[in-house]
Amino acid sequence: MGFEKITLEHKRQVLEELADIKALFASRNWFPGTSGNLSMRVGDFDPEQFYFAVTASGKDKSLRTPEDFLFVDKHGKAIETTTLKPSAETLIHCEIYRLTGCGAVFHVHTVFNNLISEFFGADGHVPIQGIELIKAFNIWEENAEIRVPVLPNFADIPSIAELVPGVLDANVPGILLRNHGIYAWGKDAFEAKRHLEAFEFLFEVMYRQLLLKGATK
Ligand SMILES: CSCCC(=O)C(=O)COP(=O)(O)O
Ligand SMILES: [Zn+2]
Repeated sequence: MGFEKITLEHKRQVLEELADIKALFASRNWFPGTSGNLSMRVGDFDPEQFYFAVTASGKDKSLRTPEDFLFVDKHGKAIETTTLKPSAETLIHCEIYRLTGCGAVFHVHTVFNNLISEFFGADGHVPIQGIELIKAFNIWEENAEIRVPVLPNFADIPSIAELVPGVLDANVPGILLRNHGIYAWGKDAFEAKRHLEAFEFLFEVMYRQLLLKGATK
């Protein structure tokens, strides 16, 4: 489906939903120093042709303005005339959409995701086992273990994007960038938000467990 065939009503709904999520995450201090970026797909998914709304680069994400988002194509290029620049990390969103067909991708920098990504960074993944909230990823097996991939934080975003296919796990809807932040996704914004919140909870639990393990009884 071409971009022009997607109804204005649908595009407006997507922008409104993204703006509400952006405000909520900002209230949690999940966008310190203009960091982070959010996107939501519009229209049907076809790996050959898809479109999404993404946050404009470098904006204060705690504000709500008419210049917060723009629409881009599967290459991350703006599809309407605009002075806005898509997020510097749009190519990572493109890869996640292309590989998963998901409906929304959220990226935030938090203290816990940074600390955990560095602690396990050399291993290439964060192992998480036996914590109830793993069920938020629709994994119901007892004592389940997931491994959240950690990619190096290259300054060159295309170099990070090209590593995504090699680490993406269909059962784990998230990828960490070392000392940077997390990308989490889902079939729609509701699911992407649930996944992101679960990852952040799990990272905080792991961080605190690591401290407790170092404590003496
Ligand atoms: C000031 S944070 C550095 C860039 C970054 O990691 C980020 O998430 C925000 O970049 P954007 O271009 O999306 O504003
Ligand atoms: Zn970032």
